[in-house]
Amino acid sequence: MQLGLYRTTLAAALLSSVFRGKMMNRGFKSRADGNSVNSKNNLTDDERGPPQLWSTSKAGYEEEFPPLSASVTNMPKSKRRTRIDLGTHCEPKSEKVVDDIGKLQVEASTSISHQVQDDARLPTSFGKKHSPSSSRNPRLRQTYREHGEEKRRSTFSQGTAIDEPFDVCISTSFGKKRSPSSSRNPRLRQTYHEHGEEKRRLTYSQGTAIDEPFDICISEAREFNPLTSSVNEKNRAMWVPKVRPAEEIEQYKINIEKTSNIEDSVGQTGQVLRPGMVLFKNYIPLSEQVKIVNRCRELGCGPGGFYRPGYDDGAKLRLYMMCLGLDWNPQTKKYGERRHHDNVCPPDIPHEFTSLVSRVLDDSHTLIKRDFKMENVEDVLPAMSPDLCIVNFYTTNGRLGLHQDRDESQESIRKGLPVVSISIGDSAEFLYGDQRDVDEAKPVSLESGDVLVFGGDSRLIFHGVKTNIPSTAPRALVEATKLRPGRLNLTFRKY
Ligand SMILES: O=C(O)CCC(=O)C(=O)O
Ligand SMILES: [Fe+2]
Repeated sequence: MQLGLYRTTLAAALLSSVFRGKMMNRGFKSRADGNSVNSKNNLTDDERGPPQLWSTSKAGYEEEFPPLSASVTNMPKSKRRTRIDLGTHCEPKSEKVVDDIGKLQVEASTSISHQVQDDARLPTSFGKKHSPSSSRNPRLRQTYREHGEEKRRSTFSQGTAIDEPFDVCISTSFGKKRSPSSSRNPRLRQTYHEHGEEKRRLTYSQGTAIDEPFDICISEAREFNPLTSSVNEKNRAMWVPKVRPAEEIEQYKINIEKTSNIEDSVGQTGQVLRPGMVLFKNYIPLSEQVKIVNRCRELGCGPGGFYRPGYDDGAKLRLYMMCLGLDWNPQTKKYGERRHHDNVCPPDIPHEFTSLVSRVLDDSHTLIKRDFKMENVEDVLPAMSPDLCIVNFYTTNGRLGLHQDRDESQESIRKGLPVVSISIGDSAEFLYGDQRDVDEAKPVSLESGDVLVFGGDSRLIFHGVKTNIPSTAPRALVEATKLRPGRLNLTFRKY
């Protein structure tokens, strides 16, 4: 009996020690996991190593991670995104636009099932504005999901449509793939936040994953210093010296001087490519290009600034985008007053941009009148006063497939109200044609300071950017602005 009791006690002690050991292992393991999650967030760019690429499910897109911009952290706090920024009201747009957009959204939400067949990328939130609370409240989100189709449900279960798609370009995990499970698992996400700054936590609480906007310029702090730079940084710095030779800059200056006689300069720099389509070479003086870059940088680093649009399946556009005036959502292809992913209103179009557009259109009319001896030039190219602008920044391997700009109002398209496109920075090979056919499309080089207008009968031409030509930005522009290697393009339109 005693022996039996002794055996039982011994067995219990043994079992308990094994069990304790297991528990300790588990405890240790969970601490180790926690550390590994947190320590990654504390790494510098160099420690993380070169940016990682990962494949996306959509062919033709490729991930690219430019360097984390130290300049963002160097920027005055007032220019950075804050909770207050995110919660601001939009200035009311003209009543008509608001009204049209409202209708558009109703249409969009009622036609969702057809649209889903057309485009498998559309999220459940297609065409609807999320109330910020519904996007933050998991219960409401689920209710929303319960009404979706299975396919859309699975899209949501990837944690994308509301929470995730845009974080990789600018977050603390910049240049590094965040484990999908950590971004989907609320607990891990919270662990991540607990180690972030207050600002980042606030940004997340808005239901987005965007920490900071993308800076199109490289700050002084990132300039090449051979004594301290890593190989990565040296590579980046090498982009800057190989830019246009000084003679070309001189040519710019000569062209600027010639602008004293508008008709002459329009004749020299402008050509009508086809009815309603006008190209002006070297139209924008270098000093004005500098101002445009600086303005875009300033706006682009603030609320509603540059971000990298993505799709629910994880694919990303090969460019950074900022909208002015109205937001355009590349996924739903709709305009709205607030950005879908963070509920922020886009900044207004600066008035100096608007006056540049009206100068371009006046000069286009002068050119058409002169070349075609016509009186009513607006029949060929209607006048337009922009209420929105899409600003794209293409890094060196950026491009844009052939497409039509047809998401503006039916009235705008029907009247052929022109798109005015301004290029700054590296040159691009631009294609245009009547069909979505790269082989049939005509190429035209768009260089820094060039302006392209397409309206009237050319309003719905197919167009796209085949390639950027690296290191072709004017040296003086790069020196004055520290513009990153790449190309800035602004397209002004009327909704
Ligand atoms: O970058 C360009 O030149 C064209 C941009 C464009 O077509 C667009 O934003 O719709
Ligand atoms: Fe376009």
